[in-house]
Amino acid sequence: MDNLTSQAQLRLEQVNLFTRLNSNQQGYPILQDISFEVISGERIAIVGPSGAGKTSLLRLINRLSEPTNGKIYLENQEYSQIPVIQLRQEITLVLQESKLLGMTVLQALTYPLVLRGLPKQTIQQRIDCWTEQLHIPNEWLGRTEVQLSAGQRQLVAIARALVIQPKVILLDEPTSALDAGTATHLIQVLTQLSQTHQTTILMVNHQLDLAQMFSTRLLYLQQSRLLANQTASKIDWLNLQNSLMQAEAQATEEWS
Ligand SMILES: Nc1ncnc2c1ncn2[C@@H]1O[C@H](COP(=O)(O)OP(=O)(O)OP(=O)(O)O)[C@@H](O)[C@H]1O
Repeated sequence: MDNLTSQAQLRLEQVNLFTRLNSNQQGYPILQDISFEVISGERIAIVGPSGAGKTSLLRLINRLSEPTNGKIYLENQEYSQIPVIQLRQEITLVLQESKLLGMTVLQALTYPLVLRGLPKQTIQQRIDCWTEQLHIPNEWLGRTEVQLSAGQRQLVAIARALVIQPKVILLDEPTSALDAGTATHLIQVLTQLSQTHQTTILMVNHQLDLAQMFSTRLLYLQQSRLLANQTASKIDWLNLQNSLMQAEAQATEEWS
């Protein structure tokens, strides 16, 4: 498979991730035998019970961690062949708890664009565009993270990813701190972005109604394995909801 080219923008081949007990001993599995492809412009919902490996999968795709074995490709180029800085120009991850690192909202939105050497006018246009689309009011721009609510911080973190205009956006539970109306609006903005700019979006979400509204495809993870990879229109969402509730109850029992 190594030498085969594919139409996929992202491709994971038999990826495994194990914890390390020490430098040469592997611990328990976090992800096992994960293989899938993503086509440019797809909107992928990643669901599964707590501890299934969803965040770990996003971290691997953003190269915040390396697979124990298996390979990941971006446009047919194996990750180890791509400089990390270049990879992160194209793939942006928004973690659940993003920090502004002491910056104001405006500084946090500006900083990644200055790093990319964009002209002032373009920076201003992008910030105006995405703050408007996400309904981020001007009065937030001078605030630091301690002056924002959890939901406001979450929106700002998403705006910071959107201004970069990456090819692929990875979102870890982006609606967890948002009210229902704001969450729905965010899903609409992301959907439109993927439709107009072919931006690929992978989103971990525990709220199946939002996953259904958003996704063109669903990945279902459970106990470190990819149990389903299905086109959204073919999913029985009610059945999925039941399976997820059972798996969550089982996971809770195993931990208690
Ligand atoms: N750095 C790490 N070292 C050891 N174990 C880890 C590490 N990161 C994650 N894990 C373990 O890997 C498993 C998967 O964690 P992960 O955060 O990816 O799950 P998740 O599906 O995102 O869960 P949730 O829905 O609760 O956020 C868990 O058992 C977790 O404890």
